Amino acid sequence: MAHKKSKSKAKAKAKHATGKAQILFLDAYDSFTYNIVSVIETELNAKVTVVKIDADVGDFATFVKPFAGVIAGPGPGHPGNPVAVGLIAELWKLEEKDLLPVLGVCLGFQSLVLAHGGRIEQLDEPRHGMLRNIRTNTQSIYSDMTWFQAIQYHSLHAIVGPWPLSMDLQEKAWPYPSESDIEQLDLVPLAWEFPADNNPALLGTQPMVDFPVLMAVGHTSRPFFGIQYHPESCCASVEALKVFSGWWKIANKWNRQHHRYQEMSKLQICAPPSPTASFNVSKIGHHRRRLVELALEGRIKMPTRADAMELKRLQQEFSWSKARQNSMQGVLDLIDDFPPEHPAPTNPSVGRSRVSWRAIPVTNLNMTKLDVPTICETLGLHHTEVIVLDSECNQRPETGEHSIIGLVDPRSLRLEYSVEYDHVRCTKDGNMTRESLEIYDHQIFSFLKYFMRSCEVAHGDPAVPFWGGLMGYITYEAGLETLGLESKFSNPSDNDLSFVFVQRSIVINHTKKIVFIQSLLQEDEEWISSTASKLRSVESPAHEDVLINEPTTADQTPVRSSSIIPDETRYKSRIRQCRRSLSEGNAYELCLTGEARVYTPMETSPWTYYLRLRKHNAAPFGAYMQLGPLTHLSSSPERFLSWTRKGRKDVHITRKGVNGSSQKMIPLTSTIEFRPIKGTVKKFPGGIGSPPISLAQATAILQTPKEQSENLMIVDLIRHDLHRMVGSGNVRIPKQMVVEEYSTLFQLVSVIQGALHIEAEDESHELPAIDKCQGTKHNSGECSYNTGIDVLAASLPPGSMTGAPKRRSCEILEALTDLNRGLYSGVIGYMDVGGGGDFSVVIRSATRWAEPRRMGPGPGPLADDPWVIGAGGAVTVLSTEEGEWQEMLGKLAATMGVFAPDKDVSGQA
Ligand SMILES: C=C(O[C@@H]1C=C(C(=O)O)C=C[C@H]1O)C(=O)O
Ligand SMILES: NC(=O)CC[C@H](N)C(=O)O
Repeated sequence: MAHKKSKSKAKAKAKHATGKAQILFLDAYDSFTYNIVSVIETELNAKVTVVKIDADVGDFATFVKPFAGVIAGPGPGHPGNPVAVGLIAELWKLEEKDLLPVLGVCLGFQSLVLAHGGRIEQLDEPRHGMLRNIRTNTQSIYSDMTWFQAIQYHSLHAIVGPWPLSMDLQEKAWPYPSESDIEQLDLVPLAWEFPADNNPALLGTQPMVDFPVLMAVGHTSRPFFGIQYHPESCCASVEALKVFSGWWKIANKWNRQHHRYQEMSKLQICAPPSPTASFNVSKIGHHRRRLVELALEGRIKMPTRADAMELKRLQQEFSWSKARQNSMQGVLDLIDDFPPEHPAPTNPSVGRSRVSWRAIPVTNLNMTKLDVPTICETLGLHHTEVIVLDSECNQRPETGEHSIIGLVDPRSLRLEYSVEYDHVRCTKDGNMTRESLEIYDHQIFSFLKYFMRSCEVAHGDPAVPFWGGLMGYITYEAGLETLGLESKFSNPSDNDLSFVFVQRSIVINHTKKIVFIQSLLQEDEEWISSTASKLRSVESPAHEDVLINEPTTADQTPVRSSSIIPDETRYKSRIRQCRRSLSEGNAYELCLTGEARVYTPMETSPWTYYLRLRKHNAAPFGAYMQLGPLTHLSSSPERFLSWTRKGRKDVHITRKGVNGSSQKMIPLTSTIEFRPIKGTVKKFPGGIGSPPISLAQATAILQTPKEQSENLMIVDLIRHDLHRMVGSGNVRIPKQMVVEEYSTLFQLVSVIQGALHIEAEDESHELPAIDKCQGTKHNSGECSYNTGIDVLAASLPPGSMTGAPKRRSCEILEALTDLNRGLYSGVIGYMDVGGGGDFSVVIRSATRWAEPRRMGPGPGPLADDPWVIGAGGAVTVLSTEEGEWQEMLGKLAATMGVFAPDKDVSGQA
C-alpha cells in the first residue's frame, strides 16, 4: 500500500503547471506534424511542445530533461542526411543517464534504425497516401493489437538484421525474429507489412513489393520505439491510433522506474518560441496592457513567475503596441468617413460603427434578370476598377449562394505590399504613404489583422457574409514568404498583395433572390437610393430561362489572338524530376505547373472575355477584378479558406483565473473551412463538344488509389495546417473525397473544418492568467488568440497548389521553374469588417498585368500585355508523364478557349 502511495505521488509531481504531462515533438518540417500532436494531446491527455529540428536549444541533454517523452517526427529527406533529421539524431547519442522515452514516426523511425546498425533503402514503388494492412507481434507497444490499417507516406524503407524476409519466410508463424537473431541486434521488429495481407482486392492495384516491409521496431534495452507508417492520417483505422497509448504506457513505466518524475517536476521547459503563436496584434490585449501599466507604475507586483525579464519583454511589447496604434490611426485617417470615431484597436467593441444597407428582393422589383453581369453593366462597373466575386454560376448551396461586387473608386484606400520591401503602401486619391512593417513583426498579415480589428463593425445583417472591408488578392510568392522562402523571381507589377477597402458593395443572394445594396459611409442614403432605382429600371427580358447562361455580351466573338503554351519536352522533363524527388523521399506529392500566354487585340474588352469564361467554364468562385495594374478573370472551382464571423456556440471551455480558480466560459468561435480539390477527370475526353463521360464513370476513375491518395495527402496537410492554428481535437472532415461535376471537369473535393475558439479577452472582466501569458514562450500562444487572418497566413500558399510536405515541395518546385507564379496559385477574396472572410484558390483563370512602365495612376493593362494562364496538377509516384501533361493541357484549354486562339506557338513559356 505504502509503495502504491509513493508511486502516485511521483506521478502527480510529473505533471507540470498545466496539470498535464509534457511531451516534446521534434518537427522535421513535415506537413502532418500537428495531426500527430492532436492525437497525442487528445488521446494521452498530454501537452505537446513542438520544436523544429534545427532550433537552437542549447545543450540537448539539458533541454530534453523536463519532458516525459519525445516524438521524433516524420519529414522529407533521407535519415542519413544531418540537415533532414537535425536534432532527431541527437536523441540516439544521449548518455545512459539522460535517456528518455522516444517514439520515432516515419523519418524519426528511419533515423532510429540507421543509428542502430540498420540500413535504409529506396523502395522501387514508393507509397504516398497508401492504405495498408499492418500486422504486429502483439507485444510491446502493440499489446492487444494484432493488425490494423494505416496510411504510408514513405519512399525509403528500413532494414534491420538479416531482413528483408523472402516470401517463403513470411509463411512462417509470427513472431519474427527468432530468439537467436534478437541477441545480435539492438532493435527488434514489432510490425510488418506482408504482401499477402495486402492483396489487390484491398488495394485496387497490384501489391507493390514482394517482400515484407518493416513497419515498427523497439530497442532491446533503451526506451526507443519507431513506426514507419502514419496512424494519425484521417484514413487510417481507429485501431491504428492505439500505438500511441501503447507507447505512452511503456514510457510512463520507464520514467517511473528511472525516477525521472521527481526530477522533471522541478524543471522549467525552455523551448524556442512557438510556431503557433498568433500575430502580435492581440498579444498585448487590453488586460495585459493594464497589467503592465500597473506594474510600471509600481502599483502591483507582477504575479508569480513573471520575473524581471518577463516585465521587460511586456514593456517592450507595450511600447511597440503604442507605436502600432499610432501607425494604424494614420492609416484609418485615410479612410473617408469611417469609422466616425475610431475605436481603440485594443478594444474594438466600443463605438463600433454601423453598416447602412438596403435589401432589395428581386421579386419586389419585378425583375427576373438581376444577374451579376446585368447589375455590373447597369451600374457601369464593367469598365471601371471593380472586384466582382461571382458565384452565380454552377452554384452549390455551400459555395455559390452569394456574389459580391465591391466598388472601387480613386478615394478608396488601397493597401499594397511587395515581398521585396518591409512596408505597406497605403494609397488614396493617388497619394501614397508607406507604413513600416517593423512594428508589426515585419509581417504583412500582422498589419492586416491589426487593420481589420481596428475597423471592426457591428450591427450589419448577419445573413449577409460581406458588409464591406478588404477585397483583393495575395500572390503565391507572398505565400512563400510566410514559409520563410524567397522566390527567385519578382512579380512584374511589384504587388504581391493588394487589397482595397471597399465601402460600397452589392451582395446578391442567389438562392433567396435578394440584392443588398450596402455602404459603410455615413449618410450614404443617396447612393443607396440611386443605385436601387437604377436596378429597378432594369427591364425584364422576354425569355426568362436564359438568365445565367446567356449574359448580354458573351457571344461577341473576340478578334484573333495568339498564344504560347508550355513546351512539352521541358514540362515532361520536369515531371520526371518531380518523380525523382518523390522516389528519393524528398516529397510525397508535388503540384507542378506551367504557364501559357495569350496575346489579344485591343478591340475586345476584358469584360467580354469574362462573360465568355463564366458561360463556357462556369464555376462557383468566378471573379472579375480590375485593380490598378491588374485585370483578372477567374472561373475557379476551389475555395481555399473561409471563416465565419465569431459567434457564441454551445461549447464550454475551462479557463484558469489568476488566483488558480477555474471558470467555465462559452468561447467566441469562428468556423474555419477549407475545400481542397485534388483529383481531376476531363468531362469531354475527346475534346470539348465530344460526348461527355457520366458522373458514374468519373467516379470510377476518381476512386482509384492514384486519385484518392492525391486527395488524401492534401486533406492530411490541411488538417495539419488547421490543427496548428485551432488546436488539438478541433478539426473535422464533413466531406471526404466527393466527386463534383463542373463545366469541363469532374473533381474530387474534400471539406475540412475547424472550430477556432477566440478567447474573449476584451469581453472578460478579469485579468488573463499569467500562466497563459508565459505559455507563448513554450508553444501555447494561449494568452493571445488567433483569428481567420492568422489561419490564412499560416496556410499559404494553398496546399493543393504546392504538394506535401509544403515547405520542401515549394523549394523543389522553385528549383524547377523559370517564372514566378504570381497571382496564379495565390488566393483572391475578402476580409469583412464584421469579422468573416472567404478566399478562393486562383486557378482556371487569366491574369493581365500592366507593364511596370505604365504602373501607377493611369490606364490598366493594354492590349499588348499578355494574358497569363497557369495550369498544372499534382505529380505523385503513380503519375505518368503523358497523363500529367494532358491534365495540364486540359486545364489550360478550359480557360484559353475563351480567347479563341487561332494560332498556337508552342515552346517558349
Ligand atoms: C493546378 C491546378 O489545379 C490544382 C490541382 C488539381 C489536381 O491536381 O487535381 C486540382 C485542383 C487544383 O488544386 C490548376 O487548375 O491549374
Ligand atoms: N513521412 C516520412 O517521414 C517520410 C520519410 C522519408 N523521407 C521517406 O520518404 O521515406
